[in-house]
Amino acid sequence: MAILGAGVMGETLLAGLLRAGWSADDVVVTDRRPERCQELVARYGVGVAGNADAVEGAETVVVVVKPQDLDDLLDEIGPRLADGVLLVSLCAGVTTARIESRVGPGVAVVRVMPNTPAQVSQGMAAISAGAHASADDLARVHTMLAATGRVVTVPERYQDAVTAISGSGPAYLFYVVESMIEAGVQLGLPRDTSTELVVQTMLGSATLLSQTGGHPTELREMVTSPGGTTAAAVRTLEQHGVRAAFMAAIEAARDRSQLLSGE
Ligand SMILES: NC(=O)C1=CN([C@@H]2O[C@H](COP(=O)(O)OP(=O)(O)OC[C@H]3O[C@@H](n4cnc5c(N)ncnc54)[C@H](OP(=O)(O)O)[C@@H]3O)[C@@H](O)[C@H]2O)C=CC1
Ligand SMILES: O=C(O)[C@@H]1CCC=N1
Repeated sequence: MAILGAGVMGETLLAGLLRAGWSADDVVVTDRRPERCQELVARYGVGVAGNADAVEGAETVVVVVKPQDLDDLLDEIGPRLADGVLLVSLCAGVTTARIESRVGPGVAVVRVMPNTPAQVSQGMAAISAGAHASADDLARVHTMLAATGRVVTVPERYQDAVTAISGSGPAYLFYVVESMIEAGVQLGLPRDTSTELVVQTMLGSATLLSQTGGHPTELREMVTSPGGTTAAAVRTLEQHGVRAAFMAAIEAARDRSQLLSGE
């Protein structure tokens, strides 16, 4: 496997594969900065190469560069991709059709939207097959991403919405965490105490949701005593339009993903 672009998400995928038992000998990574490549050699013992050499003989090529850098990369590697190669794109917004237009018809393309909790094997990835990808190709990508967390297969038309929800989603939750920590400090709590309270509350709430399968409204109602503190807080959130702000923010992310497709 060749992983082209070893930034945040490229390294996340690499580390997940190695944790899942892939051999470092079976993976080669590339990056624009040689010092970044050396960092990954030291950390994981993988091979590094230039893009052209890395795709030579690779069965699976994973592109993990910024969407704006993808066209240049495909121009470089496109002519070198042999028929039968599986090309996996983790790039937000970029459609399989756009990628297919830059590589040969014998190259199968699968689009993936991962997220950063993959760093702790708690990722959420959605995968979609391009025009020439078979069920077997999709299954290979499913297995690959399962090394980093959960995987769902979705029709490609959902990918912009997926990007806005689970791709960018960790950032919204960290934003909530930051806001709550600051509020705790504002109320006079020491910063480390506020941080511990908020992080464990986030983790506990996520675990409760996941383990009980309870509806979030029901779980929120369990916390909300009539005339109590939670009701006062939730009313204030509604008055400040927080629910509407989430809706608008997620629509903005979806729109941005559509724009990044460059089509
Ligand atoms: N971060 C996230 O949470 C998520 C990211 N993604 C997607 O993953 C992709 C990568 O994102 P992320 O890892 O955050 O970005 P990074 O900028 O951290 O990583 C991209 C890396 O690719 C390198 N690069 C750029 N062009 C080339 C090239 N031609 N050949 C080799 N390496 C190259 C960059 O080098 P340089 O630093 O010099 O630019 C950089 O190190 C994006 O398309 C993004 O949409 C998807 C889901 C979640
Ligand atoms: O912000 C971005 O564009 C990327 C895609 C999803 C998460 N990070």
